[in-house]
Amino acid sequence: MVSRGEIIDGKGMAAEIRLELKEKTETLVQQGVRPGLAVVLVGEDSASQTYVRGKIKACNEVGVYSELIQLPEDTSEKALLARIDQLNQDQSIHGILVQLPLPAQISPDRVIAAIDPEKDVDGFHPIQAGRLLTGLDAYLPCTPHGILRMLKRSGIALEGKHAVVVGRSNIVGKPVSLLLQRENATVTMCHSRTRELSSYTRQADILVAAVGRYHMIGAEHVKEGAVVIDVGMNRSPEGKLAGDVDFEAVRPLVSHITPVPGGVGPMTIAMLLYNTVQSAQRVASLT
Ligand SMILES: Nc1nc(=O)c2c([nH]1)NC[C@@H]1CN(c3ccc(C(=O)N[C@@H](CCC(=O)O)C(=O)O)cc3)C=[N+]21
Repeated sequence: MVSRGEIIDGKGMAAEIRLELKEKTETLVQQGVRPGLAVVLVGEDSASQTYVRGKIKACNEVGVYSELIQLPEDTSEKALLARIDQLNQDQSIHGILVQLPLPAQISPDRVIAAIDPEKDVDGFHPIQAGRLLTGLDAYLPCTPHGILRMLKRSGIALEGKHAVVVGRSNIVGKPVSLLLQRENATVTMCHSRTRELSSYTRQADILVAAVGRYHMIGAEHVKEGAVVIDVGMNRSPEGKLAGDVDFEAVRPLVSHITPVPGGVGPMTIAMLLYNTVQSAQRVASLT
């Protein structure tokens, strides 16, 4: 394979997907169902506020109804669970997203479990995670789903390839490894306690970095001609948004690489809308 450092344009692909979803949404509206997403934000975290704004903006663009529910930092778990129950009952809402992380007095596990699994457009509920694990139809977690879409749209074949995933979170590492296996890749999982990390990552045809540490992956971690997917959302010492991969050092060695910003992030939001439209489609087909 020729190494050419091609940048995978997540931002552009996400815009294309939003256009497709806009058409689907218009059809659903004609059938009497406007897809609706509730985004719940507890507290004042400034990064969370930025991400949530991006989600609402994308809803507006696609024609999806959105409701932003902002609750104070000192909201009790009980109050949040009661609000989720209202949203579970609300016919105008097809997707519920509770922005993570939550303040310390609230258990994210209990909150996720309280969301109606049919409205869990994040794909975080144990029912959805179990469906994915066992190969049933499920809402796919947005970041892993976005990664698979980017690989497909870039024409990257996965069958028989060695994919190495660095990071084992429920949100990214674990589900992306399942999706890659489903596409017949051979998957190796690495994490913070892995010894000799580069001895694994250097074997990767597809390297997924989902650690959350600035410049964790450098030139010494990649094989020539590899495909590198950067899931990191960190701040550089200069305060700029940056991934887990040292982009400038790695790009010349690899065949494809995703940038931060403009890579995985916009695709995550596009897949959130995709799941919300799917949820509305399910409701429309029942009526
Ligand atoms: N329940 C829940 N679901 C989530 O999906 C979820 C969450 N909680 N908590 C936080 C993380 C983070 N996340 C991002 C999504 C898009 C961008 C994104 O679009 N980033 C732009 C840049 C945005 C900027 O300029 O700051 C980019 O990469 O180009 C970033 C981060 C979703 N998350």
